Amino acid sequence: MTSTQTADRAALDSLESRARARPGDYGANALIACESLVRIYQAEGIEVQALQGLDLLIDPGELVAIVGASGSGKSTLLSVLSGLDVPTAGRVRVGEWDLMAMTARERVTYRRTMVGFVWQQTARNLVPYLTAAENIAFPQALAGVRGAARKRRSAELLEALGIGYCADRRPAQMSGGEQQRVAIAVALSNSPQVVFADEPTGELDSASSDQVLDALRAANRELGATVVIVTHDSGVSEHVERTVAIRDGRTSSEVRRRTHTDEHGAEQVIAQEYAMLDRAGRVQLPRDYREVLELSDRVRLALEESHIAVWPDRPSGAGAAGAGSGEST
Ligand SMILES: Nc1ncnc2c1ncn2[C@@H]1O[C@H](COP(=O)(O)OP(=O)(O)OP(=O)(O)O)[C@@H](O)[C@H]1O
Repeated sequence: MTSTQTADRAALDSLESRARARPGDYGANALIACESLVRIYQAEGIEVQALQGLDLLIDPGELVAIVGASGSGKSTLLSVLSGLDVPTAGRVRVGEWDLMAMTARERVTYRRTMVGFVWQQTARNLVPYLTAAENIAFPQALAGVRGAARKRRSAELLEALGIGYCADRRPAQMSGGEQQRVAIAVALSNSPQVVFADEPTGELDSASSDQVLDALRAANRELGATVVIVTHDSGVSEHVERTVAIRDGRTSSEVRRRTHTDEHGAEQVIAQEYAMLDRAGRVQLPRDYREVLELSDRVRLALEESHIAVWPDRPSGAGAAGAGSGEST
């Protein structure tokens, strides 16, 4: 082992022991709880840390977008949450399922009953020679649902997602947006608690994207599924209440949107950006804030009555530091 590898191993061990030493109450009420998640890939002797201690909590009933640049770790996180991949270290739980400790058989049951998937490539979601209704009935048949109940569920889902008219069409007879909406119905067919959608609008024009995002919202609000959309398209944020940004394999910030109705009845969407505070108390300051105030290396902190002030580390008088700048006496 080289010294770098030894140091990495030590860092990994410390992350893992930290995750394991913590009391089991982290995110106890969350449906999805990721804690200090690490995923290291080894490819031809080169080590890539795709997830670097990622913490994430998602509550039951949420509709969340996870956004990040290419290579930030989104697909890796999705592979872990969907039970396709096992992280190198950390903890990950979805409902009652401990994804670090599942057997191969449990993994199959988890994927069949607990979660549903919508992939970017429309062709990956649907069987080409089956109609939309048959595609939705197929996973139900695998789960042992009887014929009449299957038909009823398929028709209900198609109606709920606004594509009842596609019931007897095969994928090649539908637009990309219609195929993705059928894919959402397929994902929902066995009433999973969570639907994961990986770049579901990646191959679509903006009108079709809006319809697919509306269908995911219907899956969430009307059909009660918790929905997690993974995307590099920041436009998706406008369709969800919570957007979590991933950077360098960690959650870095999040935006929450809510609709405020003023005294005249006019509705206004208010978006508030938050930095993530991890379990060790670390906060990542947004890059634009750092650049405006030229923050680097070191900052001074001051505990105020209702907030913490962060000051550039410049000599007194040279920066914004004033009363309460955190200088010790
Ligand atoms: N199987 C693998 N073997 C080696 N490295 C991998 C593997 N899968 C992903 N990586 C690396 O891990 C990092 C995170 O990749 P990941 O695919 O999770 O990012 P992403 O945010 O989903 O990117 P994109 O939006 O381009 O799909 C990248 O540096 C990637 O090259």
